[in-house]
Amino acid sequence: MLSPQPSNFRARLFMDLFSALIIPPVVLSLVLRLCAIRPGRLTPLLYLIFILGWAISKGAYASSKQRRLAEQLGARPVPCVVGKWPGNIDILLKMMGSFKTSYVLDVYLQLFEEYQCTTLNLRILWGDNGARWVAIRRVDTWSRVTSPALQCSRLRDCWNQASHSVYGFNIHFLLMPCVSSPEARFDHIITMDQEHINFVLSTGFKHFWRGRAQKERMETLLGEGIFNRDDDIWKMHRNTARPFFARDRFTDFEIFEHYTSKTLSHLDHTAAHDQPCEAQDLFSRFALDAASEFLFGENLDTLSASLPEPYRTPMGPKGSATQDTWGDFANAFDEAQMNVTKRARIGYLWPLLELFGDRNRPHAEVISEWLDPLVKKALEEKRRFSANGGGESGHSPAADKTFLQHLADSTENPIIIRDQLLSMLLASRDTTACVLTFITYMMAMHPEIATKMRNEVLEHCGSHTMPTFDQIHRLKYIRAVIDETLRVFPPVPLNVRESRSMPCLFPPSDRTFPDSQLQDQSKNQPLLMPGNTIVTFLPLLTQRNKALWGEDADEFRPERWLESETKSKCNANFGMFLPFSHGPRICIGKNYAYNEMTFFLVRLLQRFDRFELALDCQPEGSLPPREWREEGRKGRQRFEKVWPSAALTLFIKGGLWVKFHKAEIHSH
Ligand code: HEM
Repeated sequence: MLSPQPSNFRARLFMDLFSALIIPPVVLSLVLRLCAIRPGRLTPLLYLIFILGWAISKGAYASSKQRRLAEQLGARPVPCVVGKWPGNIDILLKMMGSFKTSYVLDVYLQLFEEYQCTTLNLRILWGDNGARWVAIRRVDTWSRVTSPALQCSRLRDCWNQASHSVYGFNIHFLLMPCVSSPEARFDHIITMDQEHINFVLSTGFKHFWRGRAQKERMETLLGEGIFNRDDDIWKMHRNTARPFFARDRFTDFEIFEHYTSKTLSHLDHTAAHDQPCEAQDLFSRFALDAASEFLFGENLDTLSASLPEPYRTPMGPKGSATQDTWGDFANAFDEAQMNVTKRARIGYLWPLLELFGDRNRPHAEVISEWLDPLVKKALEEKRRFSANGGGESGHSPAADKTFLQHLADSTENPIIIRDQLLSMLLASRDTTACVLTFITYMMAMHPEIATKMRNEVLEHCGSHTMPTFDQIHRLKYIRAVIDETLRVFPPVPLNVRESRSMPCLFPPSDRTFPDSQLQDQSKNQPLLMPGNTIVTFLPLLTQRNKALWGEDADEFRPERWLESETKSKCNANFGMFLPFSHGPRICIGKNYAYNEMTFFLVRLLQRFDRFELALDCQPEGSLPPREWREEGRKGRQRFEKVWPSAALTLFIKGGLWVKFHKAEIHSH
């Protein structure tokens, strides 16, 4: 049984800085002494230049090593961003500035367009080569169960040899900076290339894991949950969860009906008073309450707590910030996600900003206060039942058990259970709410689409009755709207993996930029993906790529999903449409989500027929900046009325205030 590893990011940072800022001066001072040179007043300058030169030459050495390796393998290195300042610091600063004001993921798109390629190496700040040694120590326990590849690697052997304690002090700490090799974590690859994304997620799955850097960022929030683990723990979570998402569990829509009806009664109320409602917040509550009942048999009952009020409720970290205990939970959940995103943007130096405290710790504590009672109850039930001679948890037969009870049967560790609960809530709340929010936004922007959807609902399901499984599966246009929303606004717009210790080869690029300067021969070459390297992939950009989707890729056009060409293209190129990911880690909740979203839309459209954006209610600072409309701007930013933004999932900044108008219902 694993106990959670405390996030040791400060020690890792210390070693990185030690390696970058202390070793070079020590070497220089030895050289100066040996040569009996006294630079006098120039000493500080000399040391500064030496530190910089050390970093640059390590980078140059790693580059040339990579080029040689690529040549040997008949590949080419991933093209590199070339900034004006050493370590591409200017690029980092520009990106950090742009993240605040630019359209979602536009920062990356601009780089791809500038370099005319779909996979790029950012190579910022010479990487964090010291990190892996500390990280190996920290993941030592993880790796016993999580990373067979790491276990048998050269790094691991070095580690074992070096792990002897001298006078109670681990010699490893002394060795780390001296032996770290410059190629480790030197690069950061970004890609919107459908071939490369498909390789990372599916065909080359074994070469990647979620990785150390991501675990470090997410440890306090997601801990031992499925999104933060690899190999054996991940498999254990997946095997426990999978049976709950089998197709035959969704034929009965009682749970969806219960929470849909609660949600719609809020909308009835606001419609009766001609008031707008904050749809993103409401849909998050709906998704959370339904998932908590489905998975844990417990209703978190967030739909009963107070809702955001127009013009009054301030902006929270993502959407609205309501001021009650549910609000505290939602804010903690959102704040922690925003902080994880910030850490990812800053890169391996993020602990510098959190030297005196892990900013996610207080949020994790608020979240635990909500989840711990559930965990405690499940474990107590299990113990009570075993004490009565009943075997595992107190609910038989096995088919009737909730996911939480199954989890409690598989482990006694409350932290693993709590972390997995949180992962499931995150997986089900923010994604489903995101799709329903953007569909509402699109129905408001394109009333003709809403009318078409409603007509289909009335034709197949009538205007009152609860739809059956068969009926909702006949709604082709609604499905097309959902898929188009998942394409244009994927709830997971970007994602991260790390290559394991051995380098591997990306297949040739997807030819999005056929006019690039490369020789024809190079275009067909694979690309070298270095070992221990972060790769950020960007499904939102792939799914809006004109080379794959045609000139109207930025437009919201559900009809494309009714054309047979689209489906056959997607079936032939899995990488071009990946809202639920692909390969061994494909979303477990895909069917649940399609059923839930379709069910909800049917019930919504039976009662409401017009959706009107209430932009005047959007909190200050949440509307798109004026420069998005400037001449020469590309993509959707020119016509977006709200501000799509990305943390771990996509959301609308400040939420989405909408007036829902009731349809006149004629009884038949
Ligand atoms: C529209 C709704 C949804 C979308 C777009 C979506 C998307 C995704 C994506 C992209 C991943 C891969 C994440 C990664 O590998 O880093 C994922 C994984 C996962 N999703 Fe979903 N999801 C949705 C709904 C749900 C729901 C409702 C549940 C459960 C109630 C769920 C449970 C999971 C789980 C447990 C994983 C982890 C799988 C693994 O790592 O093996 N998802 N989802």
